[in-house]
Amino acid sequence: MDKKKCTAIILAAGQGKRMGTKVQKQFLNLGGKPVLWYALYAFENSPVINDIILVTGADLVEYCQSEIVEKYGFCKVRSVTAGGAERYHSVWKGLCAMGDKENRIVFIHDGARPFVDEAMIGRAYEEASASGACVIGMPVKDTIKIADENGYIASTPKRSLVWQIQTPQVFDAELIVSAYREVIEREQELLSQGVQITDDAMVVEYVCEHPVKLVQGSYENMKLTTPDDLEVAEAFLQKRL
Ligand SMILES: Nc1ccn([C@@H]2O[C@H](COP(=O)(O)OP(=O)(O)OP(=O)(O)O)[C@@H](O)[C@H]2O)c(=O)n1
Ligand SMILES: C[C@](O)(CO)[C@H](O)COP(=O)(O)O
Repeated sequence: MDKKKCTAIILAAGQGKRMGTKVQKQFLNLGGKPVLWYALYAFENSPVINDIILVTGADLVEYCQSEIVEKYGFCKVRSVTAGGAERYHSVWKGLCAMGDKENRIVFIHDGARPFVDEAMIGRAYEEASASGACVIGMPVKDTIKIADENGYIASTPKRSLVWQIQTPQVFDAELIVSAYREVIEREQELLSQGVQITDDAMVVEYVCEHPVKLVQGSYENMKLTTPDDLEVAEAFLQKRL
């Protein structure tokens, strides 16, 4: 069977409120390059990826075009697009910028997750080509408790079945566009039910029965979220050099 075309949507439109820095975390310096550079580099150099859509803040589109895409020569970036208020709005903007969905696979990846690598991208491609939907993640190492509303333990899930979820999250393009379209149309109803949409697999889980396979990532495939993550990322980077 012919290889499907692969588009990577790299998300860099967040405000980084939990990081609390003046410069958004995806543009902070990590080993002499912006954090965002690392994810772009991995997808640019992956043989399975055909093109990249970079989603950033409306006021940062020109900056990203000149200071990231052109400066570092990321030739696969075909569009720098303005994102939205929440992560899922930014994903939707990226999907709308993608165009032709037929025979295509979409990789959705956090620009604040620098240590994605070629092997991971390859594993996700194989799985998404076969089954249409997968997310990268790792089995948890700690015991996990589900709390009740009052802060007491309500239950303890079987640890071997609990995974921490990372990105990329990878889907057949027609499947993810139609799932996102429905969620965006039903947004007010979902919000009024208290639903928080924090990843892409959830969007598929909400609107259709399509199974989403878990594919092994790595414990180093961390997202920069709070200030202490910067030190951890520096340490991981040193290991790679
Ligand atoms: N409206 C948004 C929100 C998030 N993201 C991106 O989605 C990824 C994961 O989101 P998260 O860690 O939550 O980033 P922020 O929203 O920036 O962080 P915070 O919630 O602390 O403000 C990041 O690469 C971020 O830039 C985005 O493109 N658009
Ligand atoms: C998509 C994600 O990176 C998977 O771990 C994560 O859910 C992003 O959500 P956050 O709540 O904004 O950190």
